[in-house]
Amino acid sequence: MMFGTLRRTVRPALEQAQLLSGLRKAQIPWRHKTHIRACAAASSATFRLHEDCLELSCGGTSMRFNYVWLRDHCRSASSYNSSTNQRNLDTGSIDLTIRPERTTVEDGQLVLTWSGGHISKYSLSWLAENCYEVKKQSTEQQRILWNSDIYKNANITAAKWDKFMSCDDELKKFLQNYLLYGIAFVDDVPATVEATEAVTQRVSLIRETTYGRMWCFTSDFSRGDTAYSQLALDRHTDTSYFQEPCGIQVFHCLRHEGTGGKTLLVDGFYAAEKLRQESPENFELLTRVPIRHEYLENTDSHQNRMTGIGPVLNVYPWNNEVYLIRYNNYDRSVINTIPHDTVRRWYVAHRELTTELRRPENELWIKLTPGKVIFIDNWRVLHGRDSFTGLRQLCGCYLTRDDVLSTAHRLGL
Ligand SMILES: C[N+](C)(C)CCCC[C@H](N)C(=O)O
Ligand SMILES: O=C(O)CCC(=O)C(=O)O
Ligand SMILES: [Fe+2]
Repeated sequence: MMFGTLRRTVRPALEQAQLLSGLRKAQIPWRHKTHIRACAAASSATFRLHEDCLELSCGGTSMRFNYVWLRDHCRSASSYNSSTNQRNLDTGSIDLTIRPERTTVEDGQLVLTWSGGHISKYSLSWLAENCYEVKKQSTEQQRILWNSDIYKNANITAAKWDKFMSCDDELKKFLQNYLLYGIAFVDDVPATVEATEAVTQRVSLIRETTYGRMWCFTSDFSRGDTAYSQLALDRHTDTSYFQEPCGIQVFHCLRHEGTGGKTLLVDGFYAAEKLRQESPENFELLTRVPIRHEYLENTDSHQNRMTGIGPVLNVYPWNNEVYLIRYNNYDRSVINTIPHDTVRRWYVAHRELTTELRRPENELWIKLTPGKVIFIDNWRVLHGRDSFTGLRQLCGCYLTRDDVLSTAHRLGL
C-alpha cells in the first residue's frame, strides 16, 4: 500500500478476527486463516532489546520491530499529522543505527525515548495490528470462494434499484456481497444507459477506456474484437492488456430478441486455490512467469495498441494471498520472456488451472435480462457468454478497484 495515497483507518485486528470467525467456514475451504491473538486487548507486554530490533511479547505473540521502523512510525504530532494521516517526519534524516535510550511499557503503550529526548508512544494494539508476524498470517480481504452450488446455496439477494439509489444500508449490503463473492446485482433498474450510469455512479467513479465511458455494444463488428460478434466467448478477464486491469465490469442487457447469450461466471480464486492445494509448484510458477497480453486494433475508426505485463496469478508476497488473476486466452500475446523448458512447465501449469476453471460445477450461468445490472470483480471472477442469435444489446462500463474499495471503506466495510 502506498503511503499517502491510502488514507483510511485500519480495521482493528480483533474486529477483523471476529469478522472472520463470523463467516461460515465450511464455505471457505481454502481461505487462509487469520491468527490474531488476544494481544490487541492486552494492556501489558514484556520486551527484549536485540541488536537491531525490539522484541515485544504480549498475549502469547512475539513481535519484532526494527528500530528505524519504530522511529519512522512514531505517531507524535511532530512526526505525524493525524488530521491528514500523513507522515511529517523526514525518513531520510533518521540515523540508521538508531536505538532507544529508554524503553518502558506503561498503560498499554510502548514508550521509547530516543537520544535527543524525543519520545515515541505506540499503543500495544496498534503494534499488534501492524506487525509483520500477524500480517503474514492474515488476509487483506476476506472472501467466500465459490463454485456454482456454494453461490446458489448462499441465496444472495440482489439490491433493488429504488432502495439502492437512496439508502446507504442497501449500498453497504451490496458492497459486502461484492467483496465476499466478487459479484453483486441490482434489480429493477430502468433499461437505459442513463439508469445504468446512475446505478454505477452510486458505487463509484466510472473508468473511461478506449471503449468509451459508458459503452453500449451489439454484434455489429463496430470494433475489432470478438465481443462485438455473436460468437460464444470462453471465460476470461477483461483488459488484461492494461498494466492495471479494470477492477470492475458492469453489464446491463438492455435488449435481447433471440436465443442463447447466457452469461458465464467462474470464481478464478476458487480455481486458483484448488491449484495451490493440488500442485503448489504449478501454482507458484503461474505467480512468477510474466505474461504479456495485447490489444491490437486497426480499423478505419479505431487504432489501439496496448500491452499489459504480469503473471496469471498475482499474490501478495508476505502472505501468498491471491489478489488478481489475468486470464484471457484471446488476448494473451507472445510468450518470449522465459526459456523453452520453463515454457513447457508453464503450459502444464496453465493447463491445470484451465482444467479447474472449466469444471462444470464451477460454472455459474445467468441470463442477463433488462433491469438486472451485474457488477463483476474483474480481478477475480471470469466472465464469458454463450453464442446467440438475434439482436442483443449490452451496456455497461468499467470501474477502478481503488475507487470501489474506497466507497466500501467509507461505509465501514
Ligand atoms: C466490454 N466491451 C465490449 C466494451 C469491451 C470488450 C473488450 C474485449 C477485450 N477482448 C477484453 O477482453 O478486454
Ligand atoms: O456479450 C457478453 O455477454 C460479454 C462479452 C464480453 O466478454 C465483454 O464485453 O467483455
Ligand atoms: Fe469480456
